[in-house]
Amino acid sequence: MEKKVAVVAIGGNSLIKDNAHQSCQDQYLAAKETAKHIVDMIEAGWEVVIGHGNGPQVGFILQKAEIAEKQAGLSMAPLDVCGAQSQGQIGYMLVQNLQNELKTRGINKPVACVLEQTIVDKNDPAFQHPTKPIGGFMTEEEANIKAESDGWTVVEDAGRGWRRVVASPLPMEIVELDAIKALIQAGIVTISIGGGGIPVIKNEDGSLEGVSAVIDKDFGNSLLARKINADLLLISTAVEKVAINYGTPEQKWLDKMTLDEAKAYLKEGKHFKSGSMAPKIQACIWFLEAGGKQALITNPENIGRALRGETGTMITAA
Ligand SMILES: Nc1ncnc2c1ncn2[C@@H]1O[C@H](COP(=O)(O)OP(=O)(O)O)[C@@H](O)[C@H]1O
Ligand SMILES: NC(=O)OP(=O)(O)O
Repeated sequence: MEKKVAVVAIGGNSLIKDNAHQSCQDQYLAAKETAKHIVDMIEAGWEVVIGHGNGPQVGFILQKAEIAEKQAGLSMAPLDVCGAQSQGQIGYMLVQNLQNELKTRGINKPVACVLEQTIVDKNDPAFQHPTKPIGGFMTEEEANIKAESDGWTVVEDAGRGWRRVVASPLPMEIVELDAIKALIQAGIVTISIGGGGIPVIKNEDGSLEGVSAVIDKDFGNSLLARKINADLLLISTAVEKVAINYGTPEQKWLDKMTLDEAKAYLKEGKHFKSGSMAPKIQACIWFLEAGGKQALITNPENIGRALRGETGTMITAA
């Protein structure tokens, strides 16, 4: 029997839980916890392709590079290179934890991480309007100081504090798609589309060139799920379910939504916060519109229960 393929997108904020858990050790432990839930899926018979966010991590890598340039005169790492570094660091933690967990359970399955580039349009209007939150959370006062002293663009992020924002163009093509498909075909647990992919543009002569941006990982993983005709797009984030009227007295947690309902709620604009839940719902909508059957949103610890229909929010084509 053909195995079912799931694209699992893990939130960057679920790998760095809060401002108090930013150390490598903390990130490693979060990756370890997530790896257990993914191996549960593998044990349940899923072929899994894992994508991950990098918002907090890429912001810290960029800030370190800026400080190193300012204080020690070291050469600056541009944002695409910071994105590549984040794929390496998060990919390493996921690969090793998945390998350890598979071994503990006696499952003989290889794991590989693909350094992946995603092509964006150099004329994407997003380059003029930064929207992607990166790095840690700040108070409004701290954010204003950073804006003033270091030229950061800062915004309030979904009621959770202030963050630096950078350009986030839409993903158009996955450069390493054939390699990813070959790994899935070979039954290898694959990690790719880290941080939505390293953003690159295609020049007129066909050459690729990195650009300063951070792609939305839910959009990038939705694109992969469409390209490989995945059976499931699973978005693993910090909440067990999606709510309508989120953060209001009328808040209602949803067990399921149809594609049409998801589109209607998104259009209303008041249910899903931009920069957090709204892009996840949009990513699911694009997957289902392209023929995908089901998209699931839940938190890492409830992945198993959600796949059995006991929790999470399942979005289906009809
Ligand atoms: N309608 C909603 N239902 C549930 N959570 C929502 C909703 N709108 C906004 N959120 C917030 O979105 C967060 C998930 O987005 P985010 O932290 O950006 O994700 P990621 O896991 O990709 O880093 C949730 O933890 C919650 O605080
Ligand atoms: N690149 C990206 O979307 O990262 P987060 O999920 O961490 O925001």
